[in-house]
Amino acid sequence: MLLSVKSFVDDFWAALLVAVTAVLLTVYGLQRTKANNSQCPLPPGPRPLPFIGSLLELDRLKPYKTYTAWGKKYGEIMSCRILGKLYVVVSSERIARALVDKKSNIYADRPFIATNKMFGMDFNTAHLRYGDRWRAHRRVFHQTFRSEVISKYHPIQTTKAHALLYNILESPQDFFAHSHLFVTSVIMAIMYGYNVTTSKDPAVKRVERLLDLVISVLTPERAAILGAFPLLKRIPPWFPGAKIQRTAAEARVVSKDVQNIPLRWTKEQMATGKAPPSMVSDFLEQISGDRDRDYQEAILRECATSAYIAGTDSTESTFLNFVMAMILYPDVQMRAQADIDAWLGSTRLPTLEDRDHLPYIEAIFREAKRWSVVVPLAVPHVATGDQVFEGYFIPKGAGVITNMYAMSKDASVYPDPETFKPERFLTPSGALSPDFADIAFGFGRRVCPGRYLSDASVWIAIACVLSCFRIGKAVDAQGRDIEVVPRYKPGLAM
Ligand code: HEM
Repeated sequence: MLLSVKSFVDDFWAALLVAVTAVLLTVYGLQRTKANNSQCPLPPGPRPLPFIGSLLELDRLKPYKTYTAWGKKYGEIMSCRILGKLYVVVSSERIARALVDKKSNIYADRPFIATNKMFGMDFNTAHLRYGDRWRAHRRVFHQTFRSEVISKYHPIQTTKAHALLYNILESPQDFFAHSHLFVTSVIMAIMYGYNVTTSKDPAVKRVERLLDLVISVLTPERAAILGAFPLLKRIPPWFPGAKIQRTAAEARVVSKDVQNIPLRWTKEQMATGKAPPSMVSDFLEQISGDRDRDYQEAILRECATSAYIAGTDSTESTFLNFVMAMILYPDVQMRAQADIDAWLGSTRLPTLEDRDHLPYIEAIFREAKRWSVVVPLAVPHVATGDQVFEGYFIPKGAGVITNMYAMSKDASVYPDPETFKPERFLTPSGALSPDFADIAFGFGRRVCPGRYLSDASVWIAIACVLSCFRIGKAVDAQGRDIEVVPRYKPGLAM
């Protein structure tokens, strides 16, 4: 669907839009001049309209489709302008590695998102600008989730995967709720030592209220409009039509709650000597005598909440993509179950120690991440210096979008890309192909810090479910299969 201005700008917004367009056209003109100062051209791309650039050509719900089509037309590195901002879109892993990995010092910034503060979301690691606060966040994540220490959490993940099995057995019709409970209970246990046993848990409900508020009002185009027209953020909440302001006010309150309430709970448990080990309790112990205590505590609070926001839906979607593949490809499922039975016998459930012995399960997992990539455009990086790459100029300040959807559907790398084929990750002898580099978690210094954690969560859930259940289509009252229609559901753009 093409973006229609009417669809996202109500009359009130439109009036203000017109009033400030003239000013912005001037700003746009200046930005263009700056970008074209080099001898080399910008990467090719669509011809922009004044100020709005190529906004009207972007598919509103699936922008990655537009970027992928542009990538085919203009090349694996292309550029476009949206609302006065220049974006370089990279559609191949080769170029993403050459730019964002190899020149990671230049591509570690994020765009300024004007609406984050307004909605109380300015704590989120994924959107912090490159600087000291972001570095402090990454230090916390590195200490907690780096590959050498991650096995510390395997017992929690395994226990929660067993709870998932029990819940599916009890009420298979509530499968989605059980999957959601699995991922939220893993994160809350690891972050705070907090045991979530029901999807109605008040701490979980509060974070979800925040995400609902942000997603319901803050569509990507509204965020872009508010970013381009900062005056709109100053409209008072009582002004007719200013619903977004009222929602933002509620979001700011809920945001404070979700950062403070679980942390306070962990502190109370620590005071009684009953706190289970967790990221928050480990760090609170370390910073107890520290002069910077308030700052350190704020960092910890922000990291724990960011981990929930970045790590629950993404992990759940990866698991659900696996489930979808098993429904659509029953032969793959049968082979996987035969492998598990051959390795484990029927005497016990899988554990994460079995992972290296089950290459076909690993190949299914890799293929699930490729087949339906859950963060199709990752999170945009921003260049903090000029670079000339293969004859193209990438100016300081340009947004760099790694189009992981295009990379995962590249037929020259993954022949027949729409088909779910775990074999593409196996050698002819059935071993795992050694040259695998996961693109699902992004690139460079902003690569996902939760990748080892979520990998272990999804793997143990996959292995446990395959060892106990046959995954198939639901049946209607007459016992006939209900057809499965894969559907895309947009979420929070990180
Ligand atoms: C399958 C599950 C997951 C996927 C596919 C995923 C994917 C991603 C991607 C693509 C990025 C952006 C990387 C880039 O900028 O190039 C990212 C960032 C991030 N992820 Fe994940 N992620 C997952 C799970 C998690 C988990 C469990 C956590 C919890 C610790 C987490 C925390 C974060 C954070 C904090 C960032 C922002 C990093 C930064 O900007 O420095 N993610 N993730």
